[in-house]
Amino acid sequence: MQKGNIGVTTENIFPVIKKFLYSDHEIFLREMVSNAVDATQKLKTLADKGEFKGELGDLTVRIAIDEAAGTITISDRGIGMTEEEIDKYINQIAFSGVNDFLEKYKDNANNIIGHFGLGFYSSFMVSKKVEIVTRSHKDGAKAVKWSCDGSPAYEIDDAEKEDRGSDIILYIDDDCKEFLEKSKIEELLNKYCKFLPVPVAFGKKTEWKDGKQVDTDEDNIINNVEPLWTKAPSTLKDEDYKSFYRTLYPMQDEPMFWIHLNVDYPFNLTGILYFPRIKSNIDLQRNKIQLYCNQVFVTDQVEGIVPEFLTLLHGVIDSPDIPLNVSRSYLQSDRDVKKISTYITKKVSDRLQSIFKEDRKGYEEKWDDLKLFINYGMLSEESFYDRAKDFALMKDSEGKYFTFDEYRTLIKDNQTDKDGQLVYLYSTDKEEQYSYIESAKAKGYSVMMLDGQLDVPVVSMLEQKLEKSRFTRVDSDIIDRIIAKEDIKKSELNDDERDNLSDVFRSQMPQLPKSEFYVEVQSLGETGSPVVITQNEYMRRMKDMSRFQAGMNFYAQMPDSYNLILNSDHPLIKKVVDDCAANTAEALKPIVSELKGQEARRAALNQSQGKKKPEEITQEEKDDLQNTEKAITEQKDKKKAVLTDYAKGNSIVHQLIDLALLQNGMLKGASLDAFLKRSIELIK
Ligand SMILES: Nc1ncnc2c1ncn2[C@@H]1O[C@H](COP(=O)(O)OP(=O)(O)OP(=O)(O)O)[C@@H](O)[C@H]1O
Repeated sequence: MQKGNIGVTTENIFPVIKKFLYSDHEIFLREMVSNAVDATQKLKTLADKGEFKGELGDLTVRIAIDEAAGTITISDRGIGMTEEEIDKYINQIAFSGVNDFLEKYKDNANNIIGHFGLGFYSSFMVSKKVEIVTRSHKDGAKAVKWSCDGSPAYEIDDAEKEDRGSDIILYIDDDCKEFLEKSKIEELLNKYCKFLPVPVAFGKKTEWKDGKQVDTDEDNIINNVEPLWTKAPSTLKDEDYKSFYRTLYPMQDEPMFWIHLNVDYPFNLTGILYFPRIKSNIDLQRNKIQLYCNQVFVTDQVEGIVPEFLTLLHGVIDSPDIPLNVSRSYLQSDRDVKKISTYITKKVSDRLQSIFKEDRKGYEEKWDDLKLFINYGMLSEESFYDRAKDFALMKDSEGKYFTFDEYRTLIKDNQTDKDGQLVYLYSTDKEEQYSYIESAKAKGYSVMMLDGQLDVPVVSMLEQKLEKSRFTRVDSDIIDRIIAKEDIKKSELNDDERDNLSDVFRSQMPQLPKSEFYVEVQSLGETGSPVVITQNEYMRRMKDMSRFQAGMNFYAQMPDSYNLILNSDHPLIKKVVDDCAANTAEALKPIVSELKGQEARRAALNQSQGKKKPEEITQEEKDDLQNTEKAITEQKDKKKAVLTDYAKGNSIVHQLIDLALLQNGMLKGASLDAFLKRSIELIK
């Protein structure tokens, strides 16, 4: 018997490891099983090379729980270890690894990420004692038993073992008893070992006999040794991919399409990425890609390894070349990881491009489910935008699809304004903005539908990318001003008429919560609507953007700002102007004449005082100006009162305001009720 001390300086290292890796105790099983698989693969390689001449036999790796003894045993029939090898690989190398590990992380325990390749060591996270009973595959090798109780002391002794290979026996700690439960081990095997390349058996298959569940002779193999991504794409059918997808994500809808990744230079990577239908909420889709290293599950958190937008995809990536025992911030700057990320991005865009080219119709049908993914990609990865701009689509209000170039060609001649800017008209809601879309279409313009979750930032991005182009929502102004072709005709009304008309309508606008209305008079032609509500593009967009970007809270607080545009060419508006003049002229006459007088006085005072230096102006003169101002305000208020009084009784004014509000879905509550009653009165 040999006794020794493992070359560890820290007195008792295991409690430290346990504490550090508390949350990830479960990876011990992955590490033990993959060591057993490695040992088996090594033996197969030796046999292939003719260096091992014995019978390979059954190579199944077995996992057994002995509840009474409180142990889990992982057994393999792989290469096994001689006493020297134990000394070299377990005592020296493995344990010196722990030193490095502690050295690296002693100041920064938080840096330890779950999938640090702790290897054999991780067994001590859950065990009070670990034994290795092993016999090397080499001719005449003797079986040895190594054991260690968690202090840096180990024992090594002769042992009885018929068969080659290793049994790793873990004496599970009292505070880790959960790992002695069958269901827990099943869960872990299913998570980490589902696709290991060597059969892994956990107990026997069971069957129902005489009302009881009993073991059969057949091994309960928990893994698929040849998962789909390891096979040659040419041998696979669509159904194979779909059924593999179902085994990975039993609850998900069928994927739209997939990419089989397969590279061996300059790095090794295989995998299958699936495009799920992404309907509306991108956050629900994340963390579905599983990362494997030689068929061992590592993580489903792949940020840092693939560009963020690709985390919306599903599937598996398997690469031995992704350095997993480093922190995430390191991963992002690692050159190999960057290459992998670039490769995957390129593959994804190539695939989309080829589907687009080969089956435009099918691609268009999938567009609505694909759009969020592609938009996200274009917004977050410049290199993806450069490719995606050729197969990203724009949809018009008729449901027709165009590439960016096609759409530009479509609207170029008709939708360029007098300043040479190309105006892209869009709608975010076909129903709500129906009449605005109609008036744009009446001009022969095309309106795009931008109603997706990311369309607000996409519009800003496109405005930066596309030259001399502007995006404007159809209801942001009257169409002739959105795409101004020539200077707009001035209203025929004189200043007084215009002011009075504005006052009449303004006085009757209902107070809407968080909304602000500016009243404007415009000449929109006899056939145009009498009253139109528009919403300023800039303000609306700033508010929309504030939902996506921090630091724009200021805009989020602002009220919505609308314009109420009165069409001075419309017969009904003309009627209001004439009727107002007829009914208020008498009352307004003295007020207006007084107002004009005061205004003239103010102008004169301003002029004379303007010539003097401030210190030369007397108190008397100052008071005079102030009193004049006051008188003006007074007269204006009087005038407003007369107009308001008049407007109150004018059902055309009320009806026109309400119709405009109704058109925008803003007529609600008491105002809606009043409108309905008034309408019925009018019909009577
Ligand atoms: N079941 C086994 N059969 C034969 N050799 C084993 C077995 N388990 C461990 N070993 C030997 O012990 C060594 C150390 O194992 P450990 O798991 O700590 O590191 P590793 O497998 O080399 O690397 P990793 O950190 O990726 O797990 C292995 O390289 C191997 O030589």
